[in-house]
Amino acid sequence: MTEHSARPLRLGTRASKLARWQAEHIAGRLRELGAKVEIVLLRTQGDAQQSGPIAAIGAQGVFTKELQRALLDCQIDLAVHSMKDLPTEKVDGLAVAAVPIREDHHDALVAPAALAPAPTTLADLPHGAHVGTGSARRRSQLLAARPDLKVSGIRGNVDTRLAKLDAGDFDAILLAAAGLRRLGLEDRISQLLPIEIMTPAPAQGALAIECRADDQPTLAALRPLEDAAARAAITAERTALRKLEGGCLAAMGAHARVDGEQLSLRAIVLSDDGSQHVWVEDQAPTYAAVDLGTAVATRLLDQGAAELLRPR
Ligand SMILES: NCc1[nH]cc(CCC(=O)O)c1CC(=O)O
Repeated sequence: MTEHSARPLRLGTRASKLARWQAEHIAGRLRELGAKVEIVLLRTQGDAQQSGPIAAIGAQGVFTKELQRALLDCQIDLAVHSMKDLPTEKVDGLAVAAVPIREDHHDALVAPAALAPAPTTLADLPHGAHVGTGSARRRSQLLAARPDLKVSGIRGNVDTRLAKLDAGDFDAILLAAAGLRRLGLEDRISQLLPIEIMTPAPAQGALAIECRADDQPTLAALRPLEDAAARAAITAERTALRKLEGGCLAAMGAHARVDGEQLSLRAIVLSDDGSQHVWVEDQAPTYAAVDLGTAVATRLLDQGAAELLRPR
């Protein structure tokens, strides 16, 4: 671990608070292992364009593309992504060198601060309550559980969304528990939604540490951060996503639970309004994560998932 003493590893990150927390977290772990790390702030298209629904920006990978370009241009040596924002399409010349231990995978129901500390659950929300989320996956599953709810879009980083909630724009919003925990905002979680009601996005709560595929010193420095269980789970989830070709904007959820050497994958695809859905759950050994993801996606397609995925 001392080969890097001459030159620090340049770790690229977006400027959002969550991205910077994630970058500092990984930099800290690498420094504990003896590496020198320098943080490089980069601006991405997803950050620059904070108004309008994210679907309107169009392309996948709005949060990750610029960091990948900086890697390929050798401006930085590694990038830390929220893996759920990383398109499943492989990028030539780059590798996900490490998948660290995963944070909480749940989606969280968040109520306005004025209502704290009384915890609000999905079942507690009054008839016709107004819930904010920009995600088709969250919207469809919310409506499947509570067709009476009024669901509308919300954008911006975690702080911006919480401010809109607290200003009275919504009765509740949904956020990834992982982001709230990382930002020290876990006291804002009113309810962790069970995965049977709200199956998370593929790889939610997981980080991807990416570097150039031929950069041996950086690959070696990142190796100790790898968590085999997290890698197996996200591999199964992302294989299913890729096979469904739903992309990050589809009403699709997937979650793999790791139990020793055993992997259990649950995946769901819903219609836009939540009135129709198909779901599948299956098991396999952790070494067969790719096969499990493929098998689950195939069964979803056999049950009509393709007709539910919105063409884009
Ligand atoms: N696309 C936004 C995004 N990307 C990653 C996270 C949270 C952290 C994670 O899921 O790993 C969030 C915010 C959210 O969904 O609430």
